[in-house]
Amino acid sequence: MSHPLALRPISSWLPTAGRPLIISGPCSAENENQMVQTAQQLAATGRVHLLRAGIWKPRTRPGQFEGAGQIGLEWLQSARQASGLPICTEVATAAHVEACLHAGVDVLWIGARTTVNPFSVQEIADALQGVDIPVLVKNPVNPDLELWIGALERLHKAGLYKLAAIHRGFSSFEKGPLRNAPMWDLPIELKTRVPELQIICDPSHIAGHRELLSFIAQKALDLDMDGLMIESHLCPDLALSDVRQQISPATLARLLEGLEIRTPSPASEQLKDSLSQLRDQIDLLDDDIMQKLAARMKISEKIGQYKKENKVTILQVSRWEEIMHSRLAMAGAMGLSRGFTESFLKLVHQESIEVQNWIMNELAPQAVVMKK
Ligand SMILES: C=C(O[C@@H]1C=C(C(=O)O)C=C[C@H]1O)C(=O)O
Repeated sequence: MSHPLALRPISSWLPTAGRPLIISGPCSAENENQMVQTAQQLAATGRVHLLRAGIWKPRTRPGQFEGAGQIGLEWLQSARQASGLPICTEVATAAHVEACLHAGVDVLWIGARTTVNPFSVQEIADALQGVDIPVLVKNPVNPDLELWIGALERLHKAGLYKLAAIHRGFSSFEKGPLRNAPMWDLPIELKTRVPELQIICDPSHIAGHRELLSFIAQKALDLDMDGLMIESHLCPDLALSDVRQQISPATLARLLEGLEIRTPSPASEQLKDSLSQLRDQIDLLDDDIMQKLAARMKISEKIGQYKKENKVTILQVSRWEEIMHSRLAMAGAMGLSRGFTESFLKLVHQESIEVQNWIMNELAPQAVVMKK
């Protein structure tokens, strides 16, 4: 992002919102009674600031419940009236936008399967040109930060300043215990690159299972996210979509109660002091690590020189395997995680290979970058 986005914080467009902002409601609006009762029960918890429900549901495969359609907007209006909660729903086309604006929906969100497509995002941005409505942008299904930022920029260019992001995790081929891989480094990178943007986490879509919701929600708050979107249903087991990840309003209230709300900086000067002492120690250790890494790369340069003179290949699989094996054992004994150690060593090995490639093939540093 070349320049900061002129964004209006959530508290300015939703004065009733607390921190964290809590958005809840069913995956899909199923009927009017469900919407009204859910909204009333959510409002009664005193912890929910915005009511959500999908009206148009893009499903992975046809034949599943694809949402109630436009009639659902009337149910959302009734729910708002009965509970006092502002309402939000997902839009994927200009026609959805028109219908929502006509119905006076308070907040819109763009789903992961739409963010992925710049044509669709532009269509929505064009339909919203000059309209002062908050829009929440879910991450694209694939882990592409540029697409996510690009979608926000398209809306911003259309004159929308009440924008926030929703982190709902990323689709992955390998199925783990979570429905969507959180890849926390992406929202962290987004926060670093666009600090003015507020980020809401969607633990329901990341977890995919109600048992894992609070674990994901707590982690999101500890990563200083600004809100949570958690799906809730009057009878979760009877929901027409996303059965396993919805919880009842009462369970939601308990979950929220159990979360620890922490602040970015410690409360007292004394506490700040002990944190900065620990940070001083980290600074010294990082200094050591950098010096050691630089020294290791210098040896790789010498090995490169040796290999060039003696016509030896860069990659030495058995030496590399031996290194991996012994270092993993060492790291394990020291309490370092296997995944971290493996990724770290692979990065070091990759760089060591690049350094040798540069020496042996007399490449300019720029060419090394191009070859990576
Ligand atoms: C440095 C060497 O070259 C490569 C890089 C390695 C490393 O950085 O540890 C290990 C094996 C090789 O694949 C080497 O042959 O020792």
